[in-house]
Amino acid sequence: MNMSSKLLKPDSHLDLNSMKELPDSYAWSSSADHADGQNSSGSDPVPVINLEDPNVMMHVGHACKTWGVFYVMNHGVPMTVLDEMEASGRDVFSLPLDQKLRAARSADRVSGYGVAQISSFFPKLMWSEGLTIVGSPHEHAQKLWPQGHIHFCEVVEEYKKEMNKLANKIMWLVLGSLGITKGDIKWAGPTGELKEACPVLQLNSYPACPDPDRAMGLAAHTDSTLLTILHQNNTSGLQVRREGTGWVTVPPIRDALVVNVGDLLHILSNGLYSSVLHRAMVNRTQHRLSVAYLYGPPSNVRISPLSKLIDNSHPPLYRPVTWSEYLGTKAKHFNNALSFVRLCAQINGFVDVNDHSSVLVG
Ligand SMILES: O=C(O)CCC(=O)C(=O)O
Ligand SMILES: [Fe+2]
Repeated sequence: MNMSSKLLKPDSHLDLNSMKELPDSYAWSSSADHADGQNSSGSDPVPVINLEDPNVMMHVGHACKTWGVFYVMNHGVPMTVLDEMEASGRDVFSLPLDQKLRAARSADRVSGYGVAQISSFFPKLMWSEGLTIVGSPHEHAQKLWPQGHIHFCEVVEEYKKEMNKLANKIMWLVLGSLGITKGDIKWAGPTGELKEACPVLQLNSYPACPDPDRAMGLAAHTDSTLLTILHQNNTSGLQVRREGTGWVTVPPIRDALVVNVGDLLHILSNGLYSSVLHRAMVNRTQHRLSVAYLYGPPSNVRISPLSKLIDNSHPPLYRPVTWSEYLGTKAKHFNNALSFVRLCAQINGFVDVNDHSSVLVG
């Protein structure tokens, strides 16, 4: 996720559901890169991790190190909670455009309805719309449904509660795989629960597109989180960038959720676990929906490489940053943000091989 406060372009609120042709402002060049990943049958699949496996910690560590993304099965989130969230997302995006625009994100805010927040970094528009919910969904729901919105709010609150439990569980598996124990984490409570920042839910909608080969649902980016947990409907679209392979499709698996390593975990692990570059493609016939739970640390916590991972031969590669400081850097420098919090890697010779600052995107 990226937070930018630039003003939306004038034609950025077209009703994508009614378009019969791709407007020029949405036509990305159909480069080889664009087509790459549409058929990734030759590549290794993204790891699927059973959270009830006795060796789960080792598998999580391996997936973070080699992919930066993995599926989780037996995650404990009831299917009904996922299905209800998906149905509520569908309810939001199927409202008439003028009704959705009542909840439009204003120029200086992250929360609300609108185009992808990374749009300002690209000359072309993305074939998607989103609703970002920071904290309570109440304010947006009231604008979207002035007659009543209790059900939507209940569904969102329940979803956030379940996601928070799961994010805690996965975060401890990640930390455990790095040799980190409860006492090493400043923002862990007495029973080991991680205090979280204001939770952020990102609902994404990708309408069927008349010219999917030239369109882009969501351009390549890394998330500015510790972890992101993603639920997708039964339509493919998510792709991750893998060194040496290119774009690999991450198709939906009915009982699984997708977990991404974000930039703050990249920093916390001193680059051992790399944040994964990902994007969303669109298709001609199906409406795709995804719900991302963006998990980060409490706002007063400064994230820096864990001291247990630092010694004379492994100096810290990043300086401490809070989540909001990092979001500010991301809003200015987008996919180069990690290199702006990096400590003189080139001078002391310790280069983080997982840093994406040299990757060209879009
Ligand atoms: O829709 C997807 O699969 C990806 C969404 C995403 O990357 C995000 O919301 O940050
Ligand atoms: Fe993302």
